[in-house]
Amino acid sequence: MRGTLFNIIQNRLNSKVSGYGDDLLGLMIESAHKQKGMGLNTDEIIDECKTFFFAGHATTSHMLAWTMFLLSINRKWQDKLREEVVRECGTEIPNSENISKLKLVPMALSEALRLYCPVIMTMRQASKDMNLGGIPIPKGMILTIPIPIIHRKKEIWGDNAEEFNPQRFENGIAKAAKHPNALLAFSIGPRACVGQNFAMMEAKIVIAMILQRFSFSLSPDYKHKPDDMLTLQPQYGLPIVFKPFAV
Ligand code: HEM
Repeated sequence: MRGTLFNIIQNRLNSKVSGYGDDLLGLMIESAHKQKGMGLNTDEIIDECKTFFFAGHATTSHMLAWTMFLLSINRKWQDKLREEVVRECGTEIPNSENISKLKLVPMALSEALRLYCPVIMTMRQASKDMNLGGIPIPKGMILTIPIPIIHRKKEIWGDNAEEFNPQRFENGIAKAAKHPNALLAFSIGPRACVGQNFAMMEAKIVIAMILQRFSFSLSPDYKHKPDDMLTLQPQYGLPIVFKPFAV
């Protein structure tokens, strides 16, 4: 991977076209070039590319997989979402204007992130001695935040915490639970996921385009075994039966 990224960077540096490209890599190379030795060096740029690749790829694809799983077993919601997509986007490839009109699709994605969060834990280290809800935390202690447990707590989400109910997000994420920061899929604070808006946009487009074209259900071969392999994924895959959908 390092070799591939190195070659891409060299090609950008040697390119005769003005600028280094209008993507994140181009911006990093340009910034390094402008700062003349004070910015990121090539190895650091390669590391940033790897971080973005690993942080952004499996997470989003597993969010999509779990959303497909949940919509396959909740046909009423699948139909509702399709109705919304066809109403707002027709049968065309969604664009930036009509995709922003979708309300139920992002609600369903948030609910999928709640029930099957691809990242199952995040960690924080105490920078000083502190007290957390009556528990003394010494400086340097590492706290592990168990996201799936928080995401299914009845005290926070109500008695139907185990159910797939996108409706709980109808007034926004902050009002979906008894605590405004209860959805921790992208974490919160200064180190929260930088790719979250991109991931949600990508997922909205993919789900909308699938709903426009197919109705789908879970294959009888499916075995439910969510497994944490860096990200939460269906251990035996997700066989789905697709049927072409004509509007
Ligand atoms: C459903 C999709 C995604 C989920 C659930 C997710 C979740 C997370 C979480 C929980 C963190 C840790 C934040 C913390 O510890 O406070 C994180 C960090 C990060 N994410 Fe995402 N992410 C997703 C998609 C993406 C995408 C698409 C990108 C990039 C295009 C991305 C780039 C990053 C980066 C660069 C970090 C910071 C890593 C670091 O600070 O070392 N993520 N993400």
